[in-house]
Amino acid sequence: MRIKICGITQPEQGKTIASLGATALGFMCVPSSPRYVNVEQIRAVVEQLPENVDKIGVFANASLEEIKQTVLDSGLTGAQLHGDESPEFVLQLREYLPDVEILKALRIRGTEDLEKVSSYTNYVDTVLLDAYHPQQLGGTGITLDWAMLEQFSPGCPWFLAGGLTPDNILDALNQVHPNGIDLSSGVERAPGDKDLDKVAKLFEKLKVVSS
Ligand SMILES: O=C(O)c1ccccc1NCC(=O)[C@H](O)[C@H](O)COP(=O)(O)O
Repeated sequence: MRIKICGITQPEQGKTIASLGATALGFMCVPSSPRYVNVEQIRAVVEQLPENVDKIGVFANASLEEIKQTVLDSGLTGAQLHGDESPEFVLQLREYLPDVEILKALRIRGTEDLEKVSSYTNYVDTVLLDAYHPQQLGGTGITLDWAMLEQFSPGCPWFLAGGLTPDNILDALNQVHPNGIDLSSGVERAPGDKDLDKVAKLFEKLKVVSS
């Protein structure tokens, strides 16, 4: 299972989290995020990471040009679209960045939002389901209704996000069967400052899943 820790801002924390077992790290390229990092800050972390760790930039309603430039200048291997990007936009981004993983995040309020997923599955590499909040795009700490996702199987790889913590991760994975998980505020001391003890606890808990 892929394990993505999002909202990395500090090179040493990124390096440690990768060494603890994260398969992907996420970088907030959304200027309004309290976890925002610019190209130089992302590059400083990326340079410390092993090649086999995915480096995902998180964007929301950014232009094709901005995403392309940020990805190429920072050494990112993936772009996560966390705004209102359409399937057509995803297709255009694919032409701009053919070798980069494209993830589409969808914020889920109820079953009607799950129906939107199928319009993206032919265009993206991965879908990410996150919680809905009226004012915040992500990093909310709100959990999804896992019961609603028990049978969810979109036809492409998918990540579960939204309010996951070391304390609830096993309950979530008992109910839901994603290809990956994504955590941010559940392993933080403050926005952008990861709590390495919580990250270590997460990987300790996950040992029972992978064994
Ligand atoms: O985390 C943010 O600050 C953020 C801001 C704007 C758009 C997306 C954002 N985060 C996206 C993520 O992938 C988070 O990891 C995801 O929302 C889960 O967050 P959390 O509920 O805190 O685990």
